[in-house]
Amino acid sequence: MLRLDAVGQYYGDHPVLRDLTLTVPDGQLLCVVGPSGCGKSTLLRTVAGLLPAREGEVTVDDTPVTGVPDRLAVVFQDYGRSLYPWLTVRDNVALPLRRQGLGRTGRRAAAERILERVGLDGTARRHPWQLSGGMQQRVAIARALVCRPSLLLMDEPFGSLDAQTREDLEDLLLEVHRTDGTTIVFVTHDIDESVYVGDRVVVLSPGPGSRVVLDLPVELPGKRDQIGTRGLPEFVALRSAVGRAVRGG
Ligand SMILES: Nc1ncnc2c1ncn2[C@@H]1O[C@H](COP(=O)(O)OP(=O)(O)OP(=O)(O)O)[C@@H](O)[C@H]1O
Repeated sequence: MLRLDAVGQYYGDHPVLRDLTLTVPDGQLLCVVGPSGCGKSTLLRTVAGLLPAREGEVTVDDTPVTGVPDRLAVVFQDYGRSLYPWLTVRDNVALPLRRQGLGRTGRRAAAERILERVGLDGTARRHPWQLSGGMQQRVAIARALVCRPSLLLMDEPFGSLDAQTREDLEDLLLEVHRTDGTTIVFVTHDIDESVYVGDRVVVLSPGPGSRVVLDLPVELPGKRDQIGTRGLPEFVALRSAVGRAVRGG
């Protein structure tokens, strides 16, 4: 379980997050939305242990976060910069396994299995720059999943992709979440996306000193699909509630 208890975060004297308390149960896919600059990325950096909480405490499974937690993976928007261009796709994906002491053959086999899972079989020997943006982001997702993280942080991961690719990757994320039960904190600007992928949506207020202004469970009937789910009256009502909260209504 991830817990933020009265977390305050600053850059110098500039307050970004104030008194932020949030509990994310195991296996939940939590979406965080809010106006630009309100501190969503700062929140993720704090959870990732990259930025120590100035006030309050962050814990993962009751252990205070004082550095990067074990079994944590992060996917950023900027896939172009997160992959190593001189490594093959397979070696990019296998990289985190080095720390686990797995031999080269084992690492490559694990990378190929996960590449197949994200729909990238046949690309193992290519280099990231030989792939489309959507495929590169799939590589970044594969690399995040290869160590079977218990906590996955995603910062606007589909923000720079075209609409069709974005929908495909949203569905891939839902499939991974359903199968692995990974706890996911997913930051997005896109209100529709937050309701489509989330089990729960949290809206942050505009800064400085953002706090949670809406905490909404997403209860939608049936298995989600891009056309049917987005047309449901329940979906439209949730989207309106999140939209109003983001706009301060
Ligand atoms: N390294 C930094 N040093 C100083 N100020 C920063 C730094 N990173 C972010 N900020 C400021 O902190 C505030 C929150 O930034 P953050 O990137 O967390 O917001 P965000 O909600 O993720 O924004 P966006 O939605 O535009 O990506 C902003 O005012 C930003 O200018």
